[in-house]
Amino acid sequence: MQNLQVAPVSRSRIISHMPKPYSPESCHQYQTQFDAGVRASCQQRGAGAIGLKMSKAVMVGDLYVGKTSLINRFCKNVFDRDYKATIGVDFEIERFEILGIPFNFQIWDTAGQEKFKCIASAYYRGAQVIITAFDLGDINTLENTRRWVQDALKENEPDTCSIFLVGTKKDTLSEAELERTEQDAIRLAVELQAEYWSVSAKTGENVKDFFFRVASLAFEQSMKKELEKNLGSTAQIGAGNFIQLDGNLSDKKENEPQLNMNCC
Ligand SMILES: Nc1nc2c(ncn2[C@@H]2O[C@H](COP(=O)(O)OP(=O)(O)OP(=O)(O)O)[C@@H](O)[C@H]2O)c(=O)[nH]1
Ligand SMILES: [Mg+2]
Repeated sequence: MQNLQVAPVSRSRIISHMPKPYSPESCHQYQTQFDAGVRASCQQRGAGAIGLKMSKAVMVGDLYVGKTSLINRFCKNVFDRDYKATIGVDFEIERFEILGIPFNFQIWDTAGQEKFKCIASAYYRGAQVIITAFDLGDINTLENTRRWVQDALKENEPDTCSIFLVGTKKDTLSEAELERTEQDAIRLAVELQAEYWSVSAKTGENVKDFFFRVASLAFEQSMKKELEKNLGSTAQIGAGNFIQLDGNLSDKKENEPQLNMNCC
């Protein structure tokens, strides 16, 4: 019988402490530690866990704001100056180990162009995280994040999604410009109950910190849900949104809706 082995998680994707938010004012819930119940549950399971958890994030926002560039900087450590519009959707899976538990984080990249919206919106469903991006140098794109968030929320059950508002292309602004825009962005983040970050895919500034924070909060959220389900006892390995380790990652699109290029 074939013995399928899963490669260990890269050392650069191991998280043992809750990453800090961008700033205390910029986050919906200020927390600098993992929930005590979650920590205890992870410790009990230890390295002998036979399953791994996963969560889904969708990245939305106007065309050209830099969604794909941000994902590519984090997942592949590359930056492309040339614009190649995303057609419909694309996605990456990042493998983390958080508090000793394997965690697969799906990051779905969607097209900002209006003509692809109906393709992309089919993939909003089942997201635990909505990341809405805007260009720090283009205030209209900040205004539009409201609508992007509403559209993504519509496809999900109430109170099941964490929201992140991320300003991109930080390298293109002076300190003074950044400060002005961030005041508006933080105001909107409070309104949307979102956590705010500003990043640069070009220089890489804050990119890793941002995704580590997003993945950690998503992991914590899904562990808490699991614990609530199993009230009074520890979370059950193999239940809920765990997936089996012997699955093949190349089958990753199997359960997602298929692209329909004729729908627009
Ligand atoms: N200076 C600078 N340029 C950036 C940055 N991020 C993205 N860009 C540029 O902005 C343009 C658009 O980036 P994309 O990542 O393709 O934008 P997108 O939001 O994915 O666009 P759609 O797929 O059409 O929705 C590209 O030319 C990038 O090189 C950044 O941090 N700094
Ligand atoms: Mg794109």
